[in-house]
Amino acid sequence: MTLIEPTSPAGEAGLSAIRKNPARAVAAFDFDGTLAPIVADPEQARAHPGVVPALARLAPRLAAVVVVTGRPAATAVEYAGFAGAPGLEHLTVLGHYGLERWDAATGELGAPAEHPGVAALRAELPGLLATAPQGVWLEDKGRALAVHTRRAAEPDVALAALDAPLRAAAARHGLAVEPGRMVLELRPPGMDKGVALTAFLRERDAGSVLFAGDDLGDLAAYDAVDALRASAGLDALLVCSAPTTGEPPVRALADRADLIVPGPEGVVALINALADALGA
Ligand SMILES: O=P(O)(O)OC[C@H]1O[C@H](O[C@H]2O[C@H](CO)[C@@H](O)[C@H](O)[C@H]2O)[C@H](O)[C@@H](O)[C@@H]1O
Repeated sequence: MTLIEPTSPAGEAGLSAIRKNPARAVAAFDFDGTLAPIVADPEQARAHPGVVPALARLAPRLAAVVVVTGRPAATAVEYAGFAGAPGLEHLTVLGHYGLERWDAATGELGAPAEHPGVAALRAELPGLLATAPQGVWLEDKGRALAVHTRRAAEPDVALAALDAPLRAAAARHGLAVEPGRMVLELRPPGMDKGVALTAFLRERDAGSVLFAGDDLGDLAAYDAVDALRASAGLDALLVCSAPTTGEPPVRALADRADLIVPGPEGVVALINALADALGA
């Protein structure tokens, strides 16, 4: 059996609260890099095969399980195989950093109207990327546009070169820039994983939370959890899913985590260990 061993007193308190009162605990997970291994082509990303069975064991023991992702909610649902999965009848997926919401209980997808800046930028981007290095790829996510450099010969160099022009273009159209692993995403402002997770925890009257993430976009959720620890006495276990691609972990996340696990495989082991501890 895998042991769960937080490296901080706050993390130990978080784990203890989840174990003592699972009916008031929420488990929240990022998708790419946390539930799904990082791959070169975002369209080929799929959840680790152990994710659905592990979450199906854990979910019935907790107040809620939620996936908080930069992906469109429907994409995360499809790539994870969540729809209709036994045991996950009450799963929620908050997509586009919380702009979208999918509930397994109803199968419905809720989302606001598209930000007009996205359509304007969509028209402009091909020109802007015409001189970008080979391998730079535009992911059209509908409500947001993500420029990926992972498949360029020098991904970091390409990302650095694109940073200023993409930030200027985003500003022209009232969009925010979300940096991530070899990606710069241009998306509507005003929502992030911290805002989304805080609202969800309030909705479920959570007494404790486990949040697992791997990338810069997850820092907002870390910030929100830390703020709730300080202001509302929320007990929490912050987990960092460390990359298994050879890339360094996001230091700002790893330095603040109560527990670091080796990628999606480690996250699956953690979920199963928690399920074991809760008698699932
Ligand atoms: O919030 P997340 O669930 O972590 O989504 C963030 C972004 O993830 C995806 O990009 C990342 O994963 C790709 C597939 O493994 C990888 O090729 C890329 O380098 C990573 O940045 C996704 O494509 C983006 O739309 C998400 O915003």
